[in-house]
Amino acid sequence: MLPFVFQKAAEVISIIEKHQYEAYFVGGCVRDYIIDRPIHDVDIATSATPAEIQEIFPKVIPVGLEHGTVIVKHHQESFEVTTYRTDGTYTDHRRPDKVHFVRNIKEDLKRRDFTMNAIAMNVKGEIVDPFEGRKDISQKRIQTVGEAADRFEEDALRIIRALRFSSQLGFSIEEATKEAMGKYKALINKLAVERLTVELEKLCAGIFYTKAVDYIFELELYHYLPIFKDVPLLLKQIEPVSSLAPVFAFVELKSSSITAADCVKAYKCSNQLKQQANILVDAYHRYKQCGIDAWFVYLLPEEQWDFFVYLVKQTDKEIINIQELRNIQKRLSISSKKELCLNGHDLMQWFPERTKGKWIKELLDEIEYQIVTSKLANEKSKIKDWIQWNQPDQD
Ligand SMILES: Nc1ccn([C@@H]2O[C@H](COP(=O)(O)OP(=O)(O)OP(=O)(O)O)[C@@H](O)[C@H]2O)c(=O)n1
Ligand SMILES: [Mg+2]
Repeated sequence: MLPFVFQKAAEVISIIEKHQYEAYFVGGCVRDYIIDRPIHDVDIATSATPAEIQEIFPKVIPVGLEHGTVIVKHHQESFEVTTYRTDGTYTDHRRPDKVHFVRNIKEDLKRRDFTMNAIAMNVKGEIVDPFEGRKDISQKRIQTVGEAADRFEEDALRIIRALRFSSQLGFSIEEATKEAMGKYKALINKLAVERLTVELEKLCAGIFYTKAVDYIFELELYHYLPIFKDVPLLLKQIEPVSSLAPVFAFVELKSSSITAADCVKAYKCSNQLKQQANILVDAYHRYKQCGIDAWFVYLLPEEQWDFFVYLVKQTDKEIINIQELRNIQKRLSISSKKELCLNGHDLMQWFPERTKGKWIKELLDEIEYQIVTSKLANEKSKIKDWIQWNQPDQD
């Protein structure tokens, strides 16, 4: 019996098969199933064309028709279904100029990057493995399908993917594959950086990260990693972590001239990641100045605690006890601005002679600080008294 994650997708495959087409689980889900790692998304490959899939299922979203990929909606869940294809030439080293749909699973497996990723499995759990991916998995080896040079010339992202699989799985890179990675490394410069970023994040999160870093240095691949090409040794100091925000915060703290914002820009990350990295850098400086107090815990979002602890450990080898943060958090009188018992309107009423201005925000901020640091109670009468003695400046 296949694990639960495959079961819903198996229904999709069975429906496709009922219409006389083939369909298989492919890619990372089969690899991870064989390795016995957690499976996060299940991809399906089929002999049916996107148009034929659209005839079979009532809800199909054409996300990448030119590459033969559609999303099939089945029982409120989404499944990526890709038509068997061979890739044409990759003149821009980014994506194939043209793909050709084929009707044979082996042809489709042949265009894939590594043998461990070129295994297909049907709903009965039967495996199609023409390139001996299972053997490579059992020998913990990353090896391209066919000629390594061809695979990397087609898509240089695979050079970085080899590293990230080595980091995630602890596998070694087979000699000819490694040699070709070195030979074609300059093609990494032609990649869309967003694709690099996705792989970098997975690389930094791998529990065998140091193994990947050894390859990065052996092949001098850091020259092709934005930011790290200027501070390669920092790569050796990073420990695995599941987000780039603490990595970029670490780069800012360790390098004299590169900021987390520079990293975010170079890797075209989201504004959200930028904000998270900046929060971590600010928290680090606040911690260094004042230690961990109520105001510190109040300002650092709980989702960032682990990353903050990580950052301090990475930067100064200091260990912070999360329990300490938790104890302080429990005693906080408010957990956010929203819990303040007054707002700008109240202040306007208390100072009818004043016009609206930035004094309102400044006063609210000060009141918030006083309350969080237990110098003032979160009660209107007490706050009013306090203001009598701390008259705000007029704008
Ligand atoms: N540059 C690439 C990217 C992907 N693939 C193929 O497409 C599959 C799915 O790609 P992706 O989801 O990016 O990677 P996974 O191997 O599934 O890894 P993960 O579990 O991290 O998603 C891969 O297994 C591989 O067969 C490829 O040949 N070349
Ligand atoms: Mg995948």
